[in-house]
Amino acid sequence: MEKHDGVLTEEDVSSCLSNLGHSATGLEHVYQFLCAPGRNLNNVSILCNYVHLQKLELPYNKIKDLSCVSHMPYLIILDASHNQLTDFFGFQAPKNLKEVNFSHNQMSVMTHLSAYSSLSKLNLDYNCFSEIGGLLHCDSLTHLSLAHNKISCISGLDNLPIKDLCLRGNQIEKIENVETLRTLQVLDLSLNRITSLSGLQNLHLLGSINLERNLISEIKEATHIHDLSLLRELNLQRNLVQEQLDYRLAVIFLLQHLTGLDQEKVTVEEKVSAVNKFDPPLEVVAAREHMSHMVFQLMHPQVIYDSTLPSLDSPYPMLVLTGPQACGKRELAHKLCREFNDFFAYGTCHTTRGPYFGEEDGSDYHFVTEEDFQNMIHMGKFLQTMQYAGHWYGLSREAIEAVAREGLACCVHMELEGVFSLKNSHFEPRYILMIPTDKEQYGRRLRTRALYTRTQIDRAVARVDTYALINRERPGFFDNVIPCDEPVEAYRTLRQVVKDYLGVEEQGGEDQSTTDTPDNTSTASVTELKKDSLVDEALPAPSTRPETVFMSCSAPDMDPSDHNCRKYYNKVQVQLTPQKTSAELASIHRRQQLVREALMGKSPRAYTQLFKSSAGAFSETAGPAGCSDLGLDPTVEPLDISSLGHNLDMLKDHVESGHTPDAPRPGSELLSPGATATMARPGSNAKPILPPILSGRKTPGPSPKPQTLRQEREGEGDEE
Ligand SMILES: Nc1ncnc2c1ncn2[C@@H]1O[C@H](COP(=O)(O)OP(=O)(O)OP(=O)(O)O)[C@@H](O)[C@H]1O
Repeated sequence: MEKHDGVLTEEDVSSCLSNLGHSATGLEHVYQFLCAPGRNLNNVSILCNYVHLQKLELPYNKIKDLSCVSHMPYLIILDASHNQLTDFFGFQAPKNLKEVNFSHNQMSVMTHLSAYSSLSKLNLDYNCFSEIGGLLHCDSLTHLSLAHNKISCISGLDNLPIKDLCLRGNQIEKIENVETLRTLQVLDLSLNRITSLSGLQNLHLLGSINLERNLISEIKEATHIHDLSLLRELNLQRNLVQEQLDYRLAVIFLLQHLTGLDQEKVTVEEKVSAVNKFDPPLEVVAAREHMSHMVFQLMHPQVIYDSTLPSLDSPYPMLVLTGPQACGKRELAHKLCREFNDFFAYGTCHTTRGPYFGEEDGSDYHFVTEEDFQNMIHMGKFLQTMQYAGHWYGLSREAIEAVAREGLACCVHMELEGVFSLKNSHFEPRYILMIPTDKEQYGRRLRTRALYTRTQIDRAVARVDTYALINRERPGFFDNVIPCDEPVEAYRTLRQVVKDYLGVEEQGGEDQSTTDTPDNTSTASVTELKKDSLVDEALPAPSTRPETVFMSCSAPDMDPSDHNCRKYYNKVQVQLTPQKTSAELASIHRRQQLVREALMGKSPRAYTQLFKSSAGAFSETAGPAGCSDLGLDPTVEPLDISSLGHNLDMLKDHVESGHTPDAPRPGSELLSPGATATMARPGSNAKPILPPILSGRKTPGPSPKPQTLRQEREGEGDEE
């Protein structure tokens, strides 16, 4: 193309035209596009004759005057970037103009664009605008870019349908006047002087925010965009905030929907680490805590413990009463240990809190200083610790050993965190949740104790819901759930549950519970509890019958033919089936094999006996205490029937009935749905609540006497 001092000639034009098509009237054939970039053009007035153009591209020229556009009523796309234009839209408006690129020109004032109602994309980057204006009637404007101008204040954008706004490289200090940009999806405010993210909180469609190279210094600024649930990309590169400790994890934690931060993908691992760091789930806290106790323990000489039983299948028996503070579990634990002092003794935890009036060191707690407690942690003395209300609590190995030395099962009380922690240990305690079903009454009880601050009371009351939630969401997490609004009733239920599991029969008809109250029909009063909605919430849902709270004694009441009931039990079974280690599996297989051989008369007598005795465990009432009645040799490893599976169930029938495996099974009703339900009761995992206490009490005499305060509280409870 020849050059004529920057003047666009007809010859030039002919070489730049393209896209032959119909004119708007449809009567002629016309070229619709003209593209003449980088030709040093300064005079394009010849284009006044090209009235049919729909797309005009004249970038990288020296054009100062674009008035020719006034003659192009059909123009849709105009690119006049990288020119020398000073006039803002210095032509008459083509009615359908949609996209305009005037970037890299010398414009400084935005005038009214009321005639440009079709304008949807406007690029005004690299000009000299110091103010945004004139866009009021641009009702179709979805993309606006004003990067690298001299704008110091966001304004003039009210109610525009903008989806993509770029104000990069200006002098903006504050995000303001954008709250009406409800359709905004992409916002680029990089290279400004912004110090806060405030102002963005209502832009709920925002998916991407670029704030690179600003002056944001506080992580907490991210809270302003915390509620933008569609936000996926955030760029805070080269802001001071990046130097803050744990910056990236903190932002990821606050903005958990992000998929990209600072132009780097946010990984799943980062999200998990962020949550674990700033709001760790109870399991994570417990796992960490368990890990550190294990490490501290391993750093000290290891000994054989009294609580270490020889068999994997019969871990040292423990009973844990859990529930919110002052729900009565401590008193219940003491009472239980007194009544069943041939089976249980109270496991005394350590605490750094001072004793309440009437509490004595060594009975309710071992009261120690913070320093001593920390020393004990580092000496690996604790199996589990937790901080509650600013104080440390911990269950020491020695607390359990002291009880184990007596040949008894350890009974402790603790908060939920402790349960999570113990579930990591090799102990397999049975957990009984004592839950207040009437929160108001529970709150009142806490207040009347006059021991707790208002915040402590509120926290304790709020934790009732946490317990209820865990119980609802994790069937079988607690082995039993007992409402504890009425201490007398709660104890009666608790002792019944324990007796059922232990297989202890009433002696002479009267027992301690009956002396507490003449009414010994626990289920009757429990039925009343059904009225309380919290009970429904807290307790497993499968049966509408409230008696199912006592899973041990109520399971036969559930109708296993009921679909919901079966579904529930299946779910529970899946959750309860523990992951066996390879050593456990090998042991189970070995014993399965021996049982098979015993049946076929090939194996030693001990296993035949074992098999027979384990069959007794199918009976509803047979518990650990009932084992000897059933002829179980206490020196023999107990058999984990649950792990032997259905085949063993069948074999058991055959042995009991004296039939061969192929013969018809008249006693098949033994495996009736009711029996299955008993075995599969939530939390039981086909085991008694406590594994057998092998040697029994080693020293005569009851557990230590309860403390004055405890007696007082029990008295309180009894009165209630
Ligand atoms: N080792 C432990 N691990 C976890 N929680 C524990 C432990 N020892 C005690 N707790 C629990 O910490 C909470 C606070 O105990 P504290 O004895 O100070 O409270 P309390 O007001 O006397 O209430 P409670 O009558 O329930 O013991 C109680 O719920 C208690 O069961």
